[in-house]
Amino acid sequence: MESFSVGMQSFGMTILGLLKSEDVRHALVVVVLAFAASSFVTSILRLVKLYFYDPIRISRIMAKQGVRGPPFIPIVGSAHEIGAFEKSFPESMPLEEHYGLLPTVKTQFHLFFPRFGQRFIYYRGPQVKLVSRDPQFAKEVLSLKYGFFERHPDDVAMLQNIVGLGLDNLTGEKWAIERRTLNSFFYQDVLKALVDDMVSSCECELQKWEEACRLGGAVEVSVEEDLNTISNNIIAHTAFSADREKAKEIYRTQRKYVSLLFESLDSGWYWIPGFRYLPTARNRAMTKLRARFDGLLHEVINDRKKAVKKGDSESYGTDLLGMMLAAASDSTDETAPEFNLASVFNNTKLFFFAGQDTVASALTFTLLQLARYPEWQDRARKEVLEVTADSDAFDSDAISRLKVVGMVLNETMRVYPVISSISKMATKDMQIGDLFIPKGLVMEVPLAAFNQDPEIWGEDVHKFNPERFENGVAQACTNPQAFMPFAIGPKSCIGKDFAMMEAKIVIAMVLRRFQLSISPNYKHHPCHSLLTKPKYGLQLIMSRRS
Ligand code: HEM
Repeated sequence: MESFSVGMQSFGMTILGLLKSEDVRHALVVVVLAFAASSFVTSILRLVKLYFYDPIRISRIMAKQGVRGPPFIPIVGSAHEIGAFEKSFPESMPLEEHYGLLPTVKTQFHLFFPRFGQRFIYYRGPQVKLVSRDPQFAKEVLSLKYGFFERHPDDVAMLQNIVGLGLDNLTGEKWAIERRTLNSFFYQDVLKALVDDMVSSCECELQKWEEACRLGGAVEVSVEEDLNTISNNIIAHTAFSADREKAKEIYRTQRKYVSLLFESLDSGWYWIPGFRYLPTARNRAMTKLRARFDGLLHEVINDRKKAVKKGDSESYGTDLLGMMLAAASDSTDETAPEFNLASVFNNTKLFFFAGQDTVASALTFTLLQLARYPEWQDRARKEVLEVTADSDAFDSDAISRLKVVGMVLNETMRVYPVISSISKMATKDMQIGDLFIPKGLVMEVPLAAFNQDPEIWGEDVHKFNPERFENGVAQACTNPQAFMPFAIGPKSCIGKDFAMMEAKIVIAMVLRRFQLSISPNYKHHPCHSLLTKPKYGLQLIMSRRS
């Protein structure tokens, strides 16, 4: 042992001696410079491959199979043409053209289907995207029969700051473990127990509207903001038992982040390699917002853990957060396969977004349609009054009997799908139907385009007609699988029943109390901001029902 340490000492002395020699120092500088140069060259080659070689290679493979698209413009892709077209739209579009959702929400479908036929490719940054009008093709992709699809790394990076690396961004074994763990919160008997909490979480905002009506008769209300607050209250309360003010701040911070992200995407700068890491004013603001957002979520989780540690609480509780903490191991390793504390954080982040903005979007457009079509407003209200007798004391049985409300919701999600497309990247070469799909090609499933297809919905496709859902989705169209507001397949929405229950409760509570019509100040301009949103909010005239 002694001889070993003497040996090590003499080795150290030799190295020190060498470092003092001028020649060796020069040699070291040369090695470091060579290493830096080779890393630089490797990075450049990687960028060239990502932004030039791969898109050109993939588009050639698709062109050989007769699938064409707009010209390839490196880095910005098709953003310029799409952006220019979007900007040509007036602030306020005619309401009669409610079916004209595609031009502003999915401009690429509106522009390229007529130009290139039933399927086309276009470019988004380094991604080559294939859009096919064939619902069977969509089914193959979403059913993940081949297990060969996942989100493009760029999309994961973009969404990670908003929804974390939770269920939505996972695949494979880790996804399966997390999905199994989270599923238990969405069992029917658990959901049934949430009805009262959903009602009380909605009550507060509706009282605000009632107060305004009491003072002013018929009043204008900016409904979108308040619906966001309602769904924020509901997810924060039912899933996290979170403090209302904290939940509001989480929502505000997240929303501001999304709006800056979309500014960056729309400007085209986002796609310039490395740009998102530069300390520009916008990037710094986004980093700050993300840190605040993450900090607030950690507070929600830590408060619960502390309460149990201090003995204030015997268990973590029965809400979603409680269930997750009870199931989690202590590890914080995001890459570990098991459900752990990193999974708790990531899924808390995911559910605050997925459980809130989605339902708020569906509710906003449903109230728009009810205000626009008084006959459906009356019919839905009549049903609500029959089913709920004369109080807001709903139970899950009453909610399941709200058939007309369900039809109106479905038809609204057809016309204004909350999620207008779903993108999945092929991780291997494969064959789907007659098409060879090269690794790296991104399939964009055009939900919004399916919903506007006369071959699927018939000649009245552009009419708002909830009647078509009278006998369920199967009878509403020629290909029921083409209607997938919550997606299909293993990665379809885990919160579908939660969302439908919440939406029905809120609509029933609104219809019981208020008469709705559209304000002359409303500017109709549906847009895409991760989800489908009214660009300038939704202003309705509300009056208290006598
Ligand atoms: C009207 C409301 C909603 C709509 C239209 C909707 C739609 C969707 C769609 C289309 C997907 C698939 C996305 C993709 O594959 O890229 C999805 C996934 C998901 N949704 Fe929803 N959603 C809604 C409400 C909710 C609610 C209320 C929750 C939670 C409380 C929720 C949680 C999730 C989660 C966790 C996933 C990822 C599932 C997985 O990857 O296994 N969603 N949703």
